[in-house]
Amino acid sequence: MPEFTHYAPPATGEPITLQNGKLNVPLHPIIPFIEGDGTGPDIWRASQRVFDAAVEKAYGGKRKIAWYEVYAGEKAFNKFNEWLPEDTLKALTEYIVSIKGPLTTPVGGGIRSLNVALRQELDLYVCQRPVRYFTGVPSPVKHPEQVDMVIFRENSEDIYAGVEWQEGTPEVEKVINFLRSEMGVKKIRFPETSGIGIKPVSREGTERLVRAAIEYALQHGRKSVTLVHKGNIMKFTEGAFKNWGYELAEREYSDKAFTWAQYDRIKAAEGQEAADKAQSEAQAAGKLIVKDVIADAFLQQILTRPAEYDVIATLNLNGDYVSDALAAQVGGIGIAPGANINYVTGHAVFEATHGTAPKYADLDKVNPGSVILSGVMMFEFMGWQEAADLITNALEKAIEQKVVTYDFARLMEGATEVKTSEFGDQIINNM
Ligand SMILES: NC(=O)C1=CN([C@@H]2O[C@H](COP(=O)(O)OP(=O)(O)OC[C@H]3O[C@@H](n4cnc5c(N)ncnc54)[C@H](OP(=O)(O)O)[C@@H]3O)[C@@H](O)[C@H]2O)C=CC1
Ligand SMILES: O=C(O)CCC(=O)C(=O)O
Ligand SMILES: [Mg+2]
Repeated sequence: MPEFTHYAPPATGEPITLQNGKLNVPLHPIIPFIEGDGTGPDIWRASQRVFDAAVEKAYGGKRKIAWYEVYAGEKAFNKFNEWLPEDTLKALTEYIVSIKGPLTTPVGGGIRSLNVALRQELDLYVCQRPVRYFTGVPSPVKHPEQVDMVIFRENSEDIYAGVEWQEGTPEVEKVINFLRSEMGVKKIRFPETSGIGIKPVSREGTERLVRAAIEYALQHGRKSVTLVHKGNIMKFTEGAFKNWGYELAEREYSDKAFTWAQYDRIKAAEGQEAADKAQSEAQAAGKLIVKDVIADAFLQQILTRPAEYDVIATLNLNGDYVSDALAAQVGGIGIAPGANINYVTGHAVFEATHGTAPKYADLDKVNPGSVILSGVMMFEFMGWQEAADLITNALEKAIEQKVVTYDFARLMEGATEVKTSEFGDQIINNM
């Protein structure tokens, strides 16, 4: 076990371990949590009570989580003068499965995202965000029930990785000079006053993300995986993502998947009828369809034809935008869960899609649903399905009862608006 400097794990409880690629979850697993900034503390308090109640109800005391508070963000800075203490990284590494509230990232300067740093440090290369409709949730679209997608967002590269230089610095001047004098770049419109960002996208990074999406789709009987990219414009990054994704699907899943790249090749060689026939036969044989769409068209099609999309594999920044857009269709980011996962090492940090919503901090007001449903994903990941189901059903029932937080109440007729903590109580009472 690593040495911890500021905060040690609880004395009771055992670590989750990984054996032959499978998680070994003890009866009393130590699970580190980060409360989060802004609305994080309110949300975490309600969520933790819901998790403990579900585990108690499901297993009658046989199983129990040994929670281990670890620090990041403002709480860490105030206590230890560090934004992301080494103890936290050690704990998340050692105990494999953890959960966190949102952490603030300042805009245009200041510290870089701690959320991104955690994903990079633990190499959590998949950001997995399921988006489904809960009956009764107010939605801005006519058929929210048609939205049932799982986003696999690449989580370690892209413009999101934070490789950039600020306008006016000697560093940016050096980069711009290099690009212009050694690389023949003529397209920087205002070279004297530009900041520069770099967009690394690799074959390996793409393959591991697309593999995770395909594996998930096959295991869960999903119909398609769609590669979402802007490869017409960013040819060697987003375009390569599409090509590498198709190549991987054809190389590793030739007996289980049929790709639109195959379709296009058959069409070019034998005509459209033959290509349509090949795709129909693949579908009839239960094969997964791997297709692609350009990101801007995708954003309009998820509104007009959501039923055509199922599992989504996309790059980091697209995935960030798509996550919030899809969440809005099924009632907003108050109930949008997620997980950052390395499917090879088993490490997973569960977290909501939303941020710290600072204007609501400490008002006991916002919806804790996203962190609660992230906990459901965590229990499923641990194999504690009974606890997961208890929470999902109880949350569905609270919505049915129209006992909801402000975000739903303002759009629902006849709703009773409750506080964050009271919504947690309602879920517990419904178990
Ligand atoms: N993984 C993470 O930790 C993330 C961190 N962030 C960080 O959070 C900070 C704030 O970001 P911001 O862009 O304002 O985005 P937020 O997601 O924090 O908030 C945007 C809006 O979403 C709604 N919202 C957010 N959380 C909830 C909730 N729990 N229940 C109901 N509604 C909710 C509110 O809408 P309304 O105003 O309509 O009520 C809110 O004003 C930034 O520093 C950002 O970097 C952002 C995303 C993820
Ligand atoms: O790290 C942040 O502050 C924002 C991250 C974010 O928006 C996301 O992961 O969806
Ligand atoms: Mg986001």
